[in-house]
Amino acid sequence: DHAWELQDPTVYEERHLKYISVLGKGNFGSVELCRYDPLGDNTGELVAVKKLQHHTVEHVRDFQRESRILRSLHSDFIVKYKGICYSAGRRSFQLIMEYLPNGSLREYLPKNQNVLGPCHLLLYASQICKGMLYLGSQRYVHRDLASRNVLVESREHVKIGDFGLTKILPQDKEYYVVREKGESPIFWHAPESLSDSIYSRESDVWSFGVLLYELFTYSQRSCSPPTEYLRMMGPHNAQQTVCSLVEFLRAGKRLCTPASCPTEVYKLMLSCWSSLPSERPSFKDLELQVEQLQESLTN
Ligand SMILES: COc1ccc(-c2cccc3nc(Nc4ccc(N5CCN(C)CC5)cc4)nn23)cc1
Repeated sequence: DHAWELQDPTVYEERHLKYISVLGKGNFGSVELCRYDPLGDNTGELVAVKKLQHHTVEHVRDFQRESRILRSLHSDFIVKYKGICYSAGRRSFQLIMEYLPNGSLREYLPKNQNVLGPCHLLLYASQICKGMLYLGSQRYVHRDLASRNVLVESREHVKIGDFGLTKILPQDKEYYVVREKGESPIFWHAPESLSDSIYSRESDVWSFGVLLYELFTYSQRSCSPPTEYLRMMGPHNAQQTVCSLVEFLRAGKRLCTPASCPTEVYKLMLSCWSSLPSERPSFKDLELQVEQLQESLTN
């Protein structure tokens, strides 16, 4: 079967995978830039390689699930799966993906603030909606939608780029209750996720609202969601941040509108932050409303 595997273009050989640099560190793994160079003449293609760091049995199982999910996704707005590389002898493997040279939206926005107007920001919002609409149609809940997990193909094209926390909805339920909390990014989470660990396509919509906020603040650290929430919540016991945040949200308080953000866009964010999941727009609604805003801003 070794010969068969060598014919399979989705099986990469570790000996041809040349390490270049670290692209980022995720929840339990890291993503590296490598060149897959079987000819050994540096003409091979650049790839993004996700690997587990200190892998426990659970982490390997979660990583296998993540790889299976990514392999099953086919959308222009989701990073492309290329294959896997079995590490020689070791229990784990590496996930090979297409490499997007412009990095994450979180780094790209502040660096390109002066050349990105509202029409570009709404184009990114529209593309993320399309990716999330597709993801939801496959019964996946992302659980970690944020500008750090959106990758930039070009100034006109972004893709959802990390599925480390993605879960598959069970057949009989439209929501998922997670047991392990992990270091979840609480300032992107919906109230029901914070208080009851309930995740759904509606909680992904809440996170999309926070991502809209990140887009229109150009992901500047000075007014990032964590910075702003902590400023508005005021001094509190560090162990009680989640409770203080739930209290803050339950009182109907929300992130303020970003500077020079169109009123219509802030209204869209607020609709994503409805307390009741059922009152939040769907990604289909959002795709249509973002496209209407794009037209109104260009005409
Ligand atoms: C959580 O961290 C990551 C890091 C990379 C990826 C990933 C997955 C699948 C494809 C892919 N392409 C790129 N490109 C990329 C390019 C540049 C950078 N730099 C990060 C460090 N900066 C100082 C320079 C740009 C990061 C990622 N990253 N990337 C996903 C999550």
